[in-house]
Amino acid sequence: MSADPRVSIHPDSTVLMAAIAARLITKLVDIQDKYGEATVVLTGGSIGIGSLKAVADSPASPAVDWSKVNFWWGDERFVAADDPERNARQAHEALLAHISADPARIQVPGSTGDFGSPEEAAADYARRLGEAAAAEHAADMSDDRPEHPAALPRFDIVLLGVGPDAHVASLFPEQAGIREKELSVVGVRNSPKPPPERVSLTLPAINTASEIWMVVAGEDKAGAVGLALAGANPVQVPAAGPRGRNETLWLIDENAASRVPEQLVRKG
Ligand SMILES: O=C1O[C@H](COP(=O)(O)O)[C@@H](O)[C@H](O)[C@H]1O
Repeated sequence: MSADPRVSIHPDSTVLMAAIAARLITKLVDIQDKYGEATVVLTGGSIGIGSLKAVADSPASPAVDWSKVNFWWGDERFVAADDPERNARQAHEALLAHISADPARIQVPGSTGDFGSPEEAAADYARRLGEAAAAEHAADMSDDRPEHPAALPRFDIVLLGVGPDAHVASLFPEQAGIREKELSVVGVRNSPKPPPERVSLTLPAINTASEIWMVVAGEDKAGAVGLALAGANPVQVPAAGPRGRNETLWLIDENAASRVPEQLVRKG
């Protein structure tokens, strides 16, 4: 099943990030109660990183067994591993440095120190995803979760920020990445937002997730959010493309919601 989007609007970005953190903690506890471990795909960007900080600051954070959470990234900037632009470095500073995560469960796309091109880093990331998928199959988790594609592990939750140009992960309007149908990971060049070289999950890979949470705040994102929720073509509006198998949830603030189609706004 591919879910129609639901929209949840919060008064401002601070409340939004606290609400995302509370929702994420609750969801991870729930998944761990059922299956022992949980897998989350992180995003960069203002709200993505701010929400991770809100998780770290939450008194409920220790309710999650962080040593049994698998972390992947929806995209990464292809720069040096210690570059402040790295999504993983920002996530580390915001959350991972403050919890007892298992380093073996933290899977970051490669950097310029490890690989000569974003394509090589993408191939390596795809290989690791494939290995994690194979290990899941071999372990025969025998739970009630639906089958997932052989090349990818189960993604319980994928978090995605949205740029003012409606990009998600590092899939930009009209570029090759958003058109990719076969690969699970692509190397990105000529990103209109610096840095120009990146590594990104593709839309087909993102859409294997059980739940996708679009996390967005700010007036500058209102046009992108409105077009995405009005059902634009993902090639022009990548944010229109993500669909979780069980849930597609837009967690946004009032500024980002000003152009959301009327029928999608729940009246209080
Ligand atoms: O470059 C990126 O930008 C987007 C959105 O970032 P924001 O600061 O405008 O919220 C982010 O989702 C993506 O992961 C990141 O690499």
